[in-house]
Amino acid sequence: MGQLTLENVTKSYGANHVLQDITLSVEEGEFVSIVGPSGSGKSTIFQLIGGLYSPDEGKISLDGSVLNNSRGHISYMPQSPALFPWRTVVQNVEVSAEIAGTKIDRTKTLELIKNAGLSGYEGAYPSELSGGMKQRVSFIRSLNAPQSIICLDEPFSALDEFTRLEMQQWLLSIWETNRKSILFITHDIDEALFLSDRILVLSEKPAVVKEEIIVPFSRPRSEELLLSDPFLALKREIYSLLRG
Ligand SMILES: Nc1ncnc2c1ncn2[C@@H]1O[C@H](COP(=O)(O)OP(=O)(O)OP(=O)(O)O)[C@@H](O)[C@H]1O
Repeated sequence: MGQLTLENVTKSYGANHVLQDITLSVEEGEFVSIVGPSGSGKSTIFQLIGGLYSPDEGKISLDGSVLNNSRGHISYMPQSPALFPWRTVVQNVEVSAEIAGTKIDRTKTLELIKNAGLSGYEGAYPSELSGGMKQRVSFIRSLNAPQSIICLDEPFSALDEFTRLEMQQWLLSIWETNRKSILFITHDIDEALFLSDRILVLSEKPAVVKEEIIVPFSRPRSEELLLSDPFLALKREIYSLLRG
């Protein structure tokens, strides 16, 4: 479960033509990133997948069922961690199951918290956590949600460079043991290349999928990859696609 497809999706806000004929897919357990110029409509794609708006044309499906304009089918992790300040770490991680009315599995919650390196913080409140720790809680909340696909909208952009790299490595290690499908938005080409199986490069608005890049690097991936020649060659290719 967790196969998402967009077929010929077009969207305008009034006269503002944002997306033109977007066709993409995320296969079960796959990690796909979207990169594109600022304002090209990346977040709009998430808003359509999340059912906040309806596409003007085209079809969005999850596991074969059409999603157009229907909510609650995806797990969404925003740029800021958006934790409930009055709830503890355990209570924040369990909130998505509570909202969906599915059974809460405390053993699984505690296991996720432990694997996230947050043992000892189960009863802590968000105000007692660092920025990186809050993002970990936010991500394991998404992993703990009953939905089979997670959409992440630039989740690490507010973190400093060192914490960001640490979080990317952490995200990969935890995702490799909990392989949910992921659709990830980022401005950062290094981040997209380091994390993804495939990268979709969007054009300027009205956005089309300009290129699909299959990322050939084997997993698990380590920091050294970031300075390797094949990595830098692909980075140059994506950079020139975005520039041109
Ligand atoms: N709810 C909305 N109502 C009207 N216009 C919107 C709405 N959301 C986005 N837009 C417009 O759609 C266009 C694309 O915005 P969107 O936020 O999807 O782009 P983006 O690629 O995510 O941008 P960025 O990289 O800067 O975050 C912009 O022109 C924006 O003003």
